Amino acid sequence: MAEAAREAGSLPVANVQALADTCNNGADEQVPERYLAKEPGAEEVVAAGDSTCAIPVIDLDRLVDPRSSSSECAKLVSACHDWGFFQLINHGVPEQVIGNLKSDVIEFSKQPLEDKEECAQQPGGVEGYGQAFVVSEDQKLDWADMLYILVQPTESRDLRFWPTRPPSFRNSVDVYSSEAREVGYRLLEFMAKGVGAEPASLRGVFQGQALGMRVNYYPPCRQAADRVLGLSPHSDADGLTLLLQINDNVHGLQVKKDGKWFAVEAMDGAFIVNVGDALEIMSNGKFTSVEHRAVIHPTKERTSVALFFFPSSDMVVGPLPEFMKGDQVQYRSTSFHDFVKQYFAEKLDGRKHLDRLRQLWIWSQGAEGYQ
Ligand SMILES: O=C(O)CCC(=O)C(=O)O
Ligand SMILES: [Fe+2]
Repeated sequence: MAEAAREAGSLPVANVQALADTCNNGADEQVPERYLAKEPGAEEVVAAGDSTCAIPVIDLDRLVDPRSSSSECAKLVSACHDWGFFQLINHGVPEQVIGNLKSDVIEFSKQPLEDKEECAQQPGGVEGYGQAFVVSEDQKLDWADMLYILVQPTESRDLRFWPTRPPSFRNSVDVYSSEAREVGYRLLEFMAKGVGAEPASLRGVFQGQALGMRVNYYPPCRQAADRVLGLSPHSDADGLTLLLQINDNVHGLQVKKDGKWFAVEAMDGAFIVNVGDALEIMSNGKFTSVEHRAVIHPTKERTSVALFFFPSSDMVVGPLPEFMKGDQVQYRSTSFHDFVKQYFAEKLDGRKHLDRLRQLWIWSQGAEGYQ
């Protein structure tokens, strides 16, 4: 992934935090048209709080405990299939490790723009501070700034893009990413086990591969919170994503299910975990990569930290034999490098790309006389 991600540069656009300061404080400042991406009320949103509509909660302690493991594994598998999302509690990453990351990330965003720009993205690259995935001049823009860095393994790090202020930032990210990586690996084992596959089959695909971290900073938008989007609808291209919401009680993530957006109320201290495109393919559709987006609060800022687990960029991503066990293949295999290129070309519409891979598989079978 490292190379593919590094090739997919983003066009430079204004810093949103600075723009938001102007728009939120100046009575006459209008939010530029390019950020008005959403028709209020055009799509149904199911509010958080109704527990029947909430994404499932999975307990890592229960996955590990032999007395509850199989029932929790079954719950995990249905969460990954039906929602593609769940919240993970009792994940074992020490509170202090999370607390240090949170305070350093908040400190970073409070610095003057010139200081943050010391880690600015370079033309043609995606790592660093800026905006991700701006691929055309007429594309609607997200109401967010991002800092994207490769965090694991240590050799993948490009320290030019790692903040030096606050001084503890680098250490906090180092410790957090190695702890959270272990949680991701364990989940991959239980996901495999839950569908009757060898636990190591999935872990082995991701172990030692690149882990990317993105800090998403969403400033408030007083004038047009219902018309801007913090992060446009997308699916994640990776295998698994572990998301940490930094501000308690400022929610913004919405997940698509049955044509509706479900607002997610992040539980304190929990990870929000989702299946990415590569894992949907590897699992032959047993797990689903689901569209999601982030909305904006009128008066409160919000920050989230996403950790992306990538397979090797030269891996040919296709349904894993361990996940097939007599099923029909559902997706055409593709190198992960090509997959990511296509993902950027589709402006992150991973679902479109996944559906095409399914279609390509069906056509290729048809050409060989398969019905
Ligand atoms: O901020 C959020 O809640 C969503 C972030 C996200 O989807 C991403 O970084 O890919
Ligand atoms: Fe995402």
